[in-house]
Formats: sequence, structure tokens, C-alpha cells
Amino acid sequence: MPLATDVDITPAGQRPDEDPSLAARNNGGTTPSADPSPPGRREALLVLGFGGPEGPGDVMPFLENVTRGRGIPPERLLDVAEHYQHFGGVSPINEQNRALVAAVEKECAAAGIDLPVYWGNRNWAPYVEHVWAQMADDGIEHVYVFPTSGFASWSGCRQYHEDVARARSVLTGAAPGGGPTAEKLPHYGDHPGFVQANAEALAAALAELPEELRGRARLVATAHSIPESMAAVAGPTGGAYQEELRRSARLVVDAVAPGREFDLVWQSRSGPPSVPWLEPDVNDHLQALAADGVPAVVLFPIGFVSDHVEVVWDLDNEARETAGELGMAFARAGTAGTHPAFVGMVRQLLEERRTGTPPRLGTNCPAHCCFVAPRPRPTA
Ligand SMILES: CC1=C(CCC(=O)O)c2cc3nc(cc4[nH]c(cc5[nH]c(cc1n2)c(C)c5CCC(=O)O)c(CCC(=O)O)c4C)C(CCC(=O)O)=C3C
Ligand SMILES: [Fe+2]
Repeated sequence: MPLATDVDITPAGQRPDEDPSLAARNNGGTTPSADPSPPGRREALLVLGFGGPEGPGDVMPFLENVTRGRGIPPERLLDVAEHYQHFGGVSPINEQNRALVAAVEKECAAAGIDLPVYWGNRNWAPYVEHVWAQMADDGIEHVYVFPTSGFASWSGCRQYHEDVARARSVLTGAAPGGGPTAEKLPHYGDHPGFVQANAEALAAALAELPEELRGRARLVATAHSIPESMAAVAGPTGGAYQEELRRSARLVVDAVAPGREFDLVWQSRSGPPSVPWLEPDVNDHLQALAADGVPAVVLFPIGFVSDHVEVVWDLDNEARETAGELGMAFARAGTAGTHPAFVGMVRQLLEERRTGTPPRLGTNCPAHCCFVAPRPRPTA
């Protein structure tokens, strides 16, 4: 399948360019149909990930892909590059997504669903653009897109729609219509499979604490901070990022300790200090808890689906160190990963759409939903 020239000549490490007109396009071309999957249509599932570097030389080009045109200061990039270099320049995220794909393939096969599963990324190879061309080549006519993010916001939902639209827009030649049609699967932070995977992890983390501290430990959900301006427009009526995360965390805590108090705080803030992002930061929050005499904390990163760099660096190193300095006991719950309940959820979301369950939030987003205007790209 030939690709548009500007994509073909994209050097390794540089993401194929974005088409700014996509930002104004409803849904990025991923509107689901209300009908069930027609018999005989050749379909696939695409696990759409964030992407991450696979070696020291990949780190800076990866970071440039992620932050292109987003006004992130160079000092911040150098700082984050160091986090990646602590892991030899390799993010665990790609291996984790490969494992998820393998688990979902197995799950689908066991359920008698005969459908290929592909994997593509926004910010690193295999780029979604190239996987789209591959799927077109393989004769796929329709793709269900499962993003590795279950919540609203430009970063967590709309950008995945835009990734698909970009991938479709660069296809030429044999598939001038953009190759297979596409639909994104819905938000899943409140799905019983996601909740069960996180609840079991939270229970296990709580059990790591000395017994006498478990009852007094504060349960603290974390998610990626985003700019306040992005949070204000998340979802059809705004504020959906925090709302969905809070609901998800509530369901997880209730599955472990019904009605128990918890906090929702933010991690991994980026951007210049002059731009307000969601607060409090998890480290500041630990300070406040310590000042209140809280002796122990259990963090559960509800906003992420695997233990990637944001989790293993920002929580297992930075937040753990903060807690240590404050004399608080610390435990961190694992993410959904390849928990069977989470893998089963992916199959269920797919089956629901194939049998015509009405689209839910995250599938058929209205035009203004989560919309963040692209910044002008820096000129060379
Ligand atoms: C809401 C959200 C999620 C959850 C939803 C989802 O999962 O999609 C998420 C996930 C992730 N974020 C990740 C990494 C990064 N995010 C960055 C920057 C940013 N994230 C943002 C938001 C989010 N990010 C925002 C608003 C920015 C500022 C730039 C912009 O306005 O777009 C930067 C730039 C450097 C910096 O941190 O400043 C990096 C390196 C990784 C990969 C980890 C690995 O490699 O293991 C993952 C899964
Ligand atoms: Fe991020």
C-alpha cells in the first residue's frame, strides 16, 4: 500500500505530520454506525497506544513527537529525557502493549471471535499511519479502535480520534477513501472489568502495608495532570476528565472497602509554570497528608492502564521518595496491564459494538468535545 510521499520520507523518529484541518473535523472520521457488523465485512481490532522509546537514541525524537507545538519548555524535556535514561532509554510501554495485544488475541480466539488484532502508536513506531496502510493491504474493511486510555479529554480521547483521522488521511493509491473505516470504542473507566482489575491491585497494595497501618492508610488515586483549560472542555459539557476519574476511583475503592474515603490528585505535570494545570500534585498532597498526621498512603494510578514510565518513575521513585522523607509508609497499586478482567473487557466492548449496542461516550463525540486548538508549530 503506497503512502503519501511526505509520510514515506519521514525519518525514523519523526512522527508523520498532522493535518491541522483535522482539528476542526467532527470525530476525526471515526463515527460509529448504529448497525451491527454486516456479515462478511472484514474487520480488525486496533490497539492504539501512546508509544515510547526503545533505546537511548530514541528518547529526544520521541519527546519531540509528543510535545510538538505544545509549548513545553526545553528544560522540561531534558528533565523528562533523564527519567527515560534511567531505564536505558527504553520505555516499558511498548512491551506492555505487545503483551496486551497477545492477551486480547487469545481471549478473542477462545471466545470464537475470528478477527485479527493490530497494534499501532501515536508517538513511536509502529506508527498508526503505517499500521493503517498495512490493514488496508491486508484487505481489512473496518477497524474497531481500542485506545489505551479510558477517559475523556483531548489527551485521553479526542487525540486518539485524531490519530485515526490522520492515519486515514495519509493513505493514497489503492485506498483513496482512507483504507478501512473506523470506530473508536467507548470510555471504560467505569467498566466492571477495569474496576475489578484495579480493585484487586488496590487490595494487594493495601495488604503490603504493616497490618496496624492498613486501616489508617489514605487511599490516593492519581492521574496525569492536564492544563486547566483542557480540563474545562473535556467531554460534551466540560469537566468530564475529573468527573470520570473520580467515578472510576469511587467504584474501585467501593469494591475494596465500601464507602471508604479517598483522594484524587495529579501527577506528571508538564508545561511552563505560568500555565495552570490540575492540582494538587501528588507530592504536595503527600506533604499535606503528613502534616495532618496520616501515617501511610496507598497510591493507585487510576488514570493509566499499564506500569509505564509515568508510573514507575513519577510514583515508584519520586512519590515514594517524598513519602519516605515524610516518614510515611507507602504502597503503590499496579495498573490493569493484562489482568484477565481487563482483557475480557476489551473483548466485551468489541462484541457490544459488533452486535450494534448503541454508541457511548468516547465513540461518537460531538464536534466540540474535548476540542483544544492546535498551537502554531514552531518554525525552523
Ligand atoms: C491525560 C494524559 C495521559 C493519560 C491518557 C493516555 O494514556 O493517553 C497521558 C499518558 C502518557 N503520557 C506519557 C508521556 C508523556 N506525556 C507528556 C506530556 C503530556 N501528557 C499529557 C497528558 C496525558 N498523558 C499532557 C497534557 C502533556 C503535555 C503535552 C501536551 O499538551 O500534549 C510527555 C512530554 C514530556 C513531559 O512530561 O513534559 C511525555 C513523555 C506516556 C508514556 C509513558 C511511557 O513512555 O512509558 C503516557 C502513557
Ligand atoms: Fe502524557
